[in-house]
Amino acid sequence: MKLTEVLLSLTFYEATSSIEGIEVNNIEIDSRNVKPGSLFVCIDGFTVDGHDYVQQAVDNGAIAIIAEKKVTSSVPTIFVPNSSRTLAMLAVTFYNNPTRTIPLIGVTGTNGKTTVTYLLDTIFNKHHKKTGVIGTIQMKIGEEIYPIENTTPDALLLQQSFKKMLDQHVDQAIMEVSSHALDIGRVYGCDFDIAIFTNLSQDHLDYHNSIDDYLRAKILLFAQLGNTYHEGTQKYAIINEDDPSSKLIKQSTAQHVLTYGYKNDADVMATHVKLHAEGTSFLLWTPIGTIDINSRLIGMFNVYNMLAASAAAIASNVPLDIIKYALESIKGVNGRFEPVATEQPYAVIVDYAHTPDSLENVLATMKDFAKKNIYVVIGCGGDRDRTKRPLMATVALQYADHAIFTSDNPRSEDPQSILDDMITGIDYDRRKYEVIEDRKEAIYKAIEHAQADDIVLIAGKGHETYQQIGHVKYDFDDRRIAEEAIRTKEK
Ligand SMILES: CC(=O)N[C@H]1[C@@H](OP(=O)(O)OP(=O)(O)OC[C@H]2O[C@@H](n3ccc(=O)[nH]c3=O)[C@H](O)[C@@H]2O)O[C@H](CO)[C@@H](O)[C@@H]1O[C@H](C)C(=O)N[C@@H](C)C(=O)N[C@H](CCC(=O)O)C(=O)O
Ligand SMILES: Nc1ncnc2c1ncn2[C@@H]1O[C@H](COP(=O)(O)OP(=O)(O)OP(=O)(O)O)[C@@H](O)[C@H]1O
Ligand SMILES: N[C@H](CCC[C@H](N)C(=O)O)C(=O)O
Ligand SMILES: [Mg+2]
Repeated sequence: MKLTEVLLSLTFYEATSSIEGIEVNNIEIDSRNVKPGSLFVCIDGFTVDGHDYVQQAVDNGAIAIIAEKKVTSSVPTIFVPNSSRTLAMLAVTFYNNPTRTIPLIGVTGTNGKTTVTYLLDTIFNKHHKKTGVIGTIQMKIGEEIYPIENTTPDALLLQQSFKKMLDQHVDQAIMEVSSHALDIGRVYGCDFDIAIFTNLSQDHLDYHNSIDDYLRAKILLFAQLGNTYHEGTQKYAIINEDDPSSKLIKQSTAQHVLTYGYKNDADVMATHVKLHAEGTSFLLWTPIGTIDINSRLIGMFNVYNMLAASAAAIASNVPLDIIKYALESIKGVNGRFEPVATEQPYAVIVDYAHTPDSLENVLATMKDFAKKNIYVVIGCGGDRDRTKRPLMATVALQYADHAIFTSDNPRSEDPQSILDDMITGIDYDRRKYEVIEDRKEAIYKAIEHAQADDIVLIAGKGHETYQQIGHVKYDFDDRRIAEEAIRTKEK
């Protein structure tokens, strides 16, 4: 594509020399990936400044540079007010605005995003629609899996991915939208048709200045729900009526609102909820009818996830019997409330709870069904919200009979100081918890403790298959370690 065409969506920019006739083969934001014919966009990051890599980009063959700060180079430089926003617009233009064609659902909220996207994935598949899913676990197009680094990728990878979905005839795209992504502008330029809000509780206060700032970032998704529409469909904000933040979120969209809830009156509701150790049943009330659901998903929080997914499916014209069939066919979501082995006389569950609220939800659910003791293995991630650490430790001690505090992904932090943050100031009998820095040892210890009818919850890492210590990601899978520990104990 001609550079002048790539820049068409920009209202103003200033080029240092003529850009007529320049052909762009691809856009890059990492100088190390630049090839002959690349347009290099300089992003001032959290770690380094892309503007410092212009020479490397030129050496690798960049034909032009996009910058928001002064740089010098031997190829034309185009100065713009904001490189990140510009990147999103250029990527949308370069990949021919794929989300104008593919219907797109975005899911935001502190907890439940991944779960809701996979519920929707199953619902649309059962409705014979080919799906593309982007989120924490991976990117999936049809049956093809692509590993990704972020829950919501940068604007470039995102638009490339949507283009790939379009080329592979995807009927429905579904993505998690993190607060970081909204704040940085990774989803700027995405044409969402449906935006879902799950809930808001404390997380990411390392990044956002306050919970209000965190909420403001989430709100951007609903403010972004635009006025364009796919023929025959309308845009919808799907909102959890039982969450206190919903009022503000409802006020932040100009589009239709479809609410869901259990406690408060909503458009999509659950009544007659029965929670049991093997699953959940409830009556699903919707504007298109009422139907009973018997799901294998456990816990009230999953009723909310099913309501959110059902509301979005209804807004996408999926019939109620397909929704029921899909919800009832789902056995679980990778690394969420996932049982490990099953022959042993005690239960071992791996879960991705890594916020105070999600940990409380999972432990409260377990407490409802526990016949004997609950053991929990939990740590907190390094380089992440420090203020959630003592809250998570407190929740663990409130609900479990015994806690083992250990490492999650320490990243660049000292694991022992993360553990100190967790336990400093907590007011519990020292005999109720142990501190074992090594996660494998901690898992072995919890399983050693477990007797018949006990439950061991291994929380925080769910589907993750690595543990990041410093800058190195070591192979580590809670489920495999737990299996090993059970085998060692039971042989
Ligand atoms: C804090 C944050 O969001 N960081 C993201 C950011 O990295 P960064 O700002 O540190 O990038 P940087 O290393 O400073 O580089 C700046 C620029 O220079 C370029 N560069 C760099 C080196 C070089 O040699 N040449 C070069 O051109 C880089 O390509 C980049 O364009 O941009 C990267 C590329 O898009 C992201 O992968 C990275 O996410 C990191 C891995 C991360 O951990 N992010 C977390 C906080 C995050 O975003 N989490 C959310 C929510 C999670 C959830 O709750 O589900 C998510 O959506 O994942
Ligand atoms: N609706 C919910 N409300 C509260 N907790 C939930 C909810 N759904 C799931 N959880 C808990 O939160 C954990 C994470 O769920 P999930 O991965 O679906 O959330 P997420 O929003 O995608 O998280 P992340 O921010 O890491 O991407 C689950 O393992 C479960 O313990
Ligand atoms: N997407 C979340 C995941 C946290 C998972 C937990 N295992 C950790 O590493 O803190 C984050 O980056 O904050
Ligand atoms: Mg997620």
